[in-house]
Amino acid sequence: MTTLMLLVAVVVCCFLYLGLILWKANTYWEVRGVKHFKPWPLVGNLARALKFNRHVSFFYDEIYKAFPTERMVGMYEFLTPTLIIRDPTLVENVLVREFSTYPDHGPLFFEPSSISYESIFTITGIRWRALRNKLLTSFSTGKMKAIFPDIVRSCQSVVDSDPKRLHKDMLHEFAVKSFLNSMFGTNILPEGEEELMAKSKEVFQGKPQRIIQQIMLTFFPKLGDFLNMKFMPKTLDNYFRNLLNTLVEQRASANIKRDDYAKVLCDMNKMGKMDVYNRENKRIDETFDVTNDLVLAQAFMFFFAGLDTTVLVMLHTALELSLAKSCQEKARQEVRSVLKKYGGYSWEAVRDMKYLDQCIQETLRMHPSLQFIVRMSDKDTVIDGVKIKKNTRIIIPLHSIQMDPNHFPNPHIFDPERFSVPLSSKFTHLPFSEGPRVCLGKRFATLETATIIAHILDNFELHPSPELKFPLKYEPNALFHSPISNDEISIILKRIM
Ligand code: HEM
Repeated sequence: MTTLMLLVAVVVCCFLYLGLILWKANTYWEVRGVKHFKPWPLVGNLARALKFNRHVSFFYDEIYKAFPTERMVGMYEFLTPTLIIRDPTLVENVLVREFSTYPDHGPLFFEPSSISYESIFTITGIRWRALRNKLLTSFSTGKMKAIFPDIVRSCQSVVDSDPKRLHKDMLHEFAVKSFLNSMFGTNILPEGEEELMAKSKEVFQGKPQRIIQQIMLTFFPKLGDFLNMKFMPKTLDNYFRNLLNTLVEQRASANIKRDDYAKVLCDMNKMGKMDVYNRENKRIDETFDVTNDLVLAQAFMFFFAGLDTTVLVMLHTALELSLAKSCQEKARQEVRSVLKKYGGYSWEAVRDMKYLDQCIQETLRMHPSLQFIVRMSDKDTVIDGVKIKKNTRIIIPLHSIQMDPNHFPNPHIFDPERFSVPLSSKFTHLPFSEGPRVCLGKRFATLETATIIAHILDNFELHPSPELKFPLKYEPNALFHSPISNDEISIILKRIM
């Protein structure tokens, strides 16, 4: 009898303890007086997201719009309390002014054995800083100028292939080739090309099963690891390990003098160590080993972070210009007059295409490749007078902010003139984020996008395909803002004689 009573008491205590944890988790925002929707037990505010028929950014946007007078709002992602920042001044604080309080993204969906695990995106602290400083040298003006002729060659081959339609797959192929040419100084062997195109598409494919894995690895990392969940299938991981290893090894042994990203990676590999230099004290704080895995992680991260994101901006810029005929014509006239002025393509000429850049910025406003970014508080802190605990997840909903009529009137209208004058706050337009973790490939991505769009405008008229149906459908389970299929966005190209 006493054993039974003891057992009952233990079970009751367990339930009470569990109830207390759930109650504490689900009252995080209430006790802090932060507006939020009432959460469901266990799933928080993400119950509908589990149907996997809408991108998670849709739910952030719903909450963003539901509290139009708030500077920030709370939500619950399962048991995790998350803060959605609405106000540009608070965005600036999180990304820039108080960066040391929010330096990282928090747990990410890369399991420890993933090729991405040690990438710049994932690693933290002073190792991140040292690595970032090193990788940043790949995007200096000198290096951009040096790789520019390769970008132009890739663009010209698109024009020469006389395409009749522009769609995602075609731009994907261009971007993979251009990326390998300019960043690694290499062409893909013809026999490997088909496989590379297929595998690189697979990396970005959205499937509910992948989202489940990513949810587990983000919100329940220990359980995800225990269940052997992976960011991407092992075969895909191995394929990129082998490919990038071969590229780096070939480059190291070929003795090619080319100042590009591959050189930065080879130099890192050769040194075997990296110093963390403290500028204030003018001394080396720490030295860490540069392993082959660390180098491959950086090679893959550029591919992963830079490929689909850039393709999507090219695609959406072409789409918007096909719909806005007067903008298209104005951009074409500018491209032609700049090319005449500089006698053809050069880094300086593309930088001088100011209206084209406005068109790209406007596209990035309406269709940012990443719809939101995540930060994590590194310590207990205060945001806008509210006490936030260490490890609170913070969402900056880029798309919601950029489509907010308070910042951009008539936000659904494509109007490149918005960018002809400085914005009232640069923290209302954040397609590449801002602050110390701002996108590393921003200069490369805008240069490559402007160069391909300039080539297309100079040679083709862009017309929306008659099959286009609005609203366009987007992949609910992909990381980036990607159309649901290759045919969803298709633009007809008519060669200008
Ligand atoms: C138009 C294309 C692109 C867009 C819209 C874009 C957007 C972004 C954004 C929003 C972030 C910040 C993410 C965060 O803080 O959570 C980011 C980070 C990053 N991007 Fe890009 N990106 C683009 C192209 C590229 C390219 C071409 C590369 C490489 C060649 C690249 C490499 C990176 C890396 C390495 C980071 C992480 C930086 C760090 O954590 O220190 N991106 N990007």
